[in-house]
Amino acid sequence: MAGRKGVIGMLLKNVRLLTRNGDGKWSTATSDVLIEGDKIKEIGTFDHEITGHEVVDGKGMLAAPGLINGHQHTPMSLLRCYSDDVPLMTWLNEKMLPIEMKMDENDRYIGALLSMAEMIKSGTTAYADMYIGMDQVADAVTHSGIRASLARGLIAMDSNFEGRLQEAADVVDRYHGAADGRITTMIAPHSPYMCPPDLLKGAVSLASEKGVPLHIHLAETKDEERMIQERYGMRPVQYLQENGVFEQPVLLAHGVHFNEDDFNVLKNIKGGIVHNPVSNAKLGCGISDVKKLMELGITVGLGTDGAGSASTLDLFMEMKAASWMQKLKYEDAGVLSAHEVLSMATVNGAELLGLGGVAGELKPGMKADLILLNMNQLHLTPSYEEASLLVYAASGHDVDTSIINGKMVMRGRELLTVDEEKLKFDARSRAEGLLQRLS
Ligand SMILES: CSC[C@H]1O[C@@H](n2cnc3c(O)ncnc32)[C@H](O)[C@@H]1O
Ligand SMILES: [Zn+2]
Repeated sequence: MAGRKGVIGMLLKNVRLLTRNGDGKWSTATSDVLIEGDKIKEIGTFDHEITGHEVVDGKGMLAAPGLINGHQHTPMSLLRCYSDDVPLMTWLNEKMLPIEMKMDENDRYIGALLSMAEMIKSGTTAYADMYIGMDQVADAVTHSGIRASLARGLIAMDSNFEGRLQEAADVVDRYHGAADGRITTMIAPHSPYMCPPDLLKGAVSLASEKGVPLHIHLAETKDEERMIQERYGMRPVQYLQENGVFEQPVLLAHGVHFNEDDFNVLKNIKGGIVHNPVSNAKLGCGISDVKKLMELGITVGLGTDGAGSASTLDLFMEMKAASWMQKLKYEDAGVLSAHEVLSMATVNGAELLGLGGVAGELKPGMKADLILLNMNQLHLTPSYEEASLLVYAASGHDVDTSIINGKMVMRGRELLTVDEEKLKFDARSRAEGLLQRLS
């Protein structure tokens, strides 16, 4: 990833550049892109000689904004396909939490790096994380070159959570702005059912004190609805509202089970929802009403959730699932178009990660976070509408090159920051050790 001596930037020549128009639709035109430092300096056609830049031949390549994964638990790659085909509460309480108690720092680092390598290889350039052990996750972010918003996940069913809030505050103090500004932070109470009122209130005042957003699971299952009703006599949305969560900007993961009262609250929040269709489908949670959320003007981004539930971290898969599931829900092919889904995975995700106007689109002055897709392939031929090809026909395997913060992190599908063979070896041996410790 280190810059070559005398090279001050990069010049991408003759790419098909994917840009978002004023009407929210995406279109393409052939162009050159000049990158200097961590930013896009200029976009246009440069006939004059530009010296001091590494020239990248973009012929046959589509340059798109890097995709943004709005909800992740990166160390959970180590738990990919460890438990499937069971409902969420069984999966979480009987399978994930017990094995997570056995994970050590090295497991978390390798799991996080594995997730980041997979995300970069499939076109993700920024993501939001909620987990324990953010020191190891931050190390993996620094190493891999990805952009991230990190938060210590907070779980407590008793009043013994002061130490955890302190850890969450430490993550903000230690890492906000770290890794050349690639890391930002949030405060992450896990969910209504894992957080008693005092923990939620503590998280809200910490987020307000530090000036960072909240990140929380919400309305993922009917079980959650029932539990919050039994414990507090209200719905999950009302429970968060009563404890001040919507006073802060908030990233709400899932948002599957809402009624009209919930929608009326949500349309006024700062922040929005991250839709995780593959995880929701695999865990049998239900289908979020993305169409309605968007009609209400709520920002909806896209996420994978951890590999422990979704099994794959490819946002191209999520884009397909999001669009297909809404079309099926409404029995209407016109719902959630390719253009809208692309916006969810880019500009909307950027807004929810606090990167609005900074990433998620390719414009001069914005961060140079972009991907080049090899469009010269059978399954991407012919080309009437490139936005449709990206959403309905392409996969993460079509991403050839990834540039994050102005640095090349993948070229010709080879990761430049991570030794893939060593990482696979390390991940397999960590998983074996973890299983041994569990038995
Ligand atoms: C306290 S760290 C995060 C915690 O969240 C668990 N988790 C991962 N995915 C989900 C999900 O979809 N719903 C609820 N909880 C989830 C993970 O296993 C960690 O324990
Ligand atoms: Zn999650």
